[in-house]
Amino acid sequence: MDELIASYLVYDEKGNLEKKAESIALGLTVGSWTDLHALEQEQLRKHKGRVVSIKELDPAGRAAGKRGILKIAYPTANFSSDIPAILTTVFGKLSLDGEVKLLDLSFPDTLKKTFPGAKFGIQGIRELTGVYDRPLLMSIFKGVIGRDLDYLKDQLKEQLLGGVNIVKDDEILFENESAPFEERVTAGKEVLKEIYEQSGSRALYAVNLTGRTSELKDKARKAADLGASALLFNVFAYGLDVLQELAEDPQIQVPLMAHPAVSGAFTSSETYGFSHSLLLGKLLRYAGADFSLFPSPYGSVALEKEKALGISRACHENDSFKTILPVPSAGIHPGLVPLLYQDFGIDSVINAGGGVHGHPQGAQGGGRAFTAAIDAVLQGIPLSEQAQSHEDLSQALNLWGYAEAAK
Ligand SMILES: CSCCC(=O)C(=O)COP(=O)(O)O
Ligand SMILES: [Mg+2]
Repeated sequence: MDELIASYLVYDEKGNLEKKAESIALGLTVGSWTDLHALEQEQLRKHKGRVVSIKELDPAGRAAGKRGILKIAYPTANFSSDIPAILTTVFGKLSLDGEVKLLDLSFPDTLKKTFPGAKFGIQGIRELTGVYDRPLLMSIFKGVIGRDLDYLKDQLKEQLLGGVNIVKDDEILFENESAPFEERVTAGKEVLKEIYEQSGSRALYAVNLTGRTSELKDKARKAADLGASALLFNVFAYGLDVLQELAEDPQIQVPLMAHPAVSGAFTSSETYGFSHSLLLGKLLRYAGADFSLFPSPYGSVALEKEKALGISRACHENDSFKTILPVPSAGIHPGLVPLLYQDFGIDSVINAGGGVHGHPQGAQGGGRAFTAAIDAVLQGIPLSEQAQSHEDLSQALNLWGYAEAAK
């Protein structure tokens, strides 16, 4: 019988982890507050959860109670093969029942096979952009709410001329009259073509797929027909199953970029919710994202380094699905490139909004400063040395400072 194994960090104030584990295994499967007839109990036995292991941790300074990691196996026969059923089984009412954090899920192959995984993944994105052997550079439209298409086109052009490989809408740019979704797709495609003809660089523009859930597939299909090169998606405002629906659709042959908006409400607590690596790494990758954005350990919305690295490892896990691009973001500027490269490696995306647009030479200068910083780290040259022959980088470092990677 196949089982899905869930790992939880729990705190039991009565100090009885064995009882806690057994009550989860029973309560999320066949358990009831009342005693069942013996015959029914027999029938339900094959559906009962199983305690796999209990590891006691140090109680983290609490006077009473015990903390531990519990692994519980759930028969896959209990649920249908979809994320809503899986999450409701392993973390449904349990998520409301005291201090419990879902750390990880280990899927049997039979269940894993039911997910789509990414259509493009790292290799596919490298083929689309023609960028190999270096981290990709992404920038974000900024200050475009209420602006018309001409303004957006100019801003897109400026960013691309600076040498960025991918431009994304800001996640807060929704459907609007001055720059409607479909027109952004068409205008973006024209600009990308123009830049390609000028420079030979093949860039992507991730347009923000927004609106009611029932409209999304049609909008995404239309965008693909119109030549969209990528879609940004606020997956946690909708749900992972919506991402999966988009990823599975054969008419949506476009990379999907998962934005972490809203996910902090599910991940930020040390004792409740989901682990970062599970939600922003493993589940996004299984459900079909090609990129996972998350706060880097360094910028304006910093995430603890071990958590950011956990997401990145989950994006890069080598299994039956394609690996996807980790995108450590928020408050990124050229002076952080050595640290980002050291932590996230070559198969990652360096992503900046303010760090591109706020450059004294505008978005072009910002893009060039990032490109020079990436070149430097790839060649093992300190930024301070690279800045001597790259004025844009020098200006960026003067403005925002820099950090060299540890030797
Ligand atoms: C919290 S990760 C998402 C990054 C993002 O969407 C963003 O707008 C970052 O902009 P910044 O100016 O901080 O680079
Ligand atoms: Mg943003």
